[in-house]
Amino acid sequence: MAQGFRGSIILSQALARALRLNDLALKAGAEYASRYQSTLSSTESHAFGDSWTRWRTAGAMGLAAAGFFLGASCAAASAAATTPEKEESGAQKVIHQVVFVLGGPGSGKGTQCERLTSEFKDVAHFSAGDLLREHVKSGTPEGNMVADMIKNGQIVPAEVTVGLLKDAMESSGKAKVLVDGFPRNDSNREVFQKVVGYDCQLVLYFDCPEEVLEHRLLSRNQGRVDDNIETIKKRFKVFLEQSLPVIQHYSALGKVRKIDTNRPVEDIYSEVREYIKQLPK
Ligand SMILES: Nc1ncnc2c1ncn2[C@@H]1O[C@H](COP(=O)(O)OP(=O)(O)O)[C@@H](O)[C@H]1O
Ligand SMILES: O=c1ccn([C@@H]2O[C@H](COP(=O)(O)OP(=O)(O)O)[C@@H](O)[C@H]2O)c(=O)[nH]1
Repeated sequence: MAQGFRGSIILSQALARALRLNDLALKAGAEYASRYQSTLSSTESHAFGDSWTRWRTAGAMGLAAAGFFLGASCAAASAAATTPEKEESGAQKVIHQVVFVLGGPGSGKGTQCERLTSEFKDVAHFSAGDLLREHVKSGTPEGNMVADMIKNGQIVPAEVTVGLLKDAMESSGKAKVLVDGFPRNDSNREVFQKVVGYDCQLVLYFDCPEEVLEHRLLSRNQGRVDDNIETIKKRFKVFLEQSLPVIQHYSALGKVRKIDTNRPVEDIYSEVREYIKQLPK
């Protein structure tokens, strides 16, 4: 279903391009015919006899030219379905296949994404949380605001996170991108779509009971300022109130694959990798 949706976007883009180019091709053909006709009229065209013959010949030449341009435009359109597009500004606009990896804190998003990137070389992994923690190191007022929000388990304004994700995706050089821990609310989702210009292809939803998550977070041992019981409770609340609606939104679009992550890492991975394998090449 998700593939069908993305496939239809790519096809419609290719079709639009083909129609634009076909229009050009037909115009080129007509122009060629008219030019050929005037050339024939303006020279002594003994070889072509009367004006009807001239028009027929010019028409045939015009059709041949249109056919040539049409063929070229179809080839260009099919290439457009698989290669980056040039933006009006001349910059390359690369359309990634984006997979949002969502689930409660500690559900195993980072663990599974790391495994995926070591197996699939055309897949990049960006953790929104990691990008934000890196941003904190900038020491800027915005970085300090992000630090406070993470400490309190709050969701950072979408514009900040989307800016970081967009830069990371554009410099990744990979066709497929796992976006881990984002979008966390409806605003995140809407701003991503607006700024990046397209939506995700698929959502992997890692489902795990709260008591299991709590235990994992308290023994994560990565020195994170938010892995303490007080902030963990706030993060659970934010997840239920703000992040679950995002999953419901994509579920209604048929894009969600729900995975039970209260299992050994290997068992989860064997399921998760199948979804990534199924993404179009
Ligand atoms: N299936 C699993 N079973 C037990 N522990 C796990 C499992 N997956 C991840 N963990 C551990 O739980 C903690 C949280 O996992 P992590 O991948 O960081 O979650 P998230 O990125 O969703 O917050 C880590 O210490 C990780 O090693
Ligand atoms: O898109 C995002 C991702 C993360 N965060 C913040 O970063 C924290 C840690 O998120 P991460 O995904 O790293 O960890 P998780 O909560 O899944 O363990 C969150 O509680 C938020 O405060 C955010 O605001 N927006």
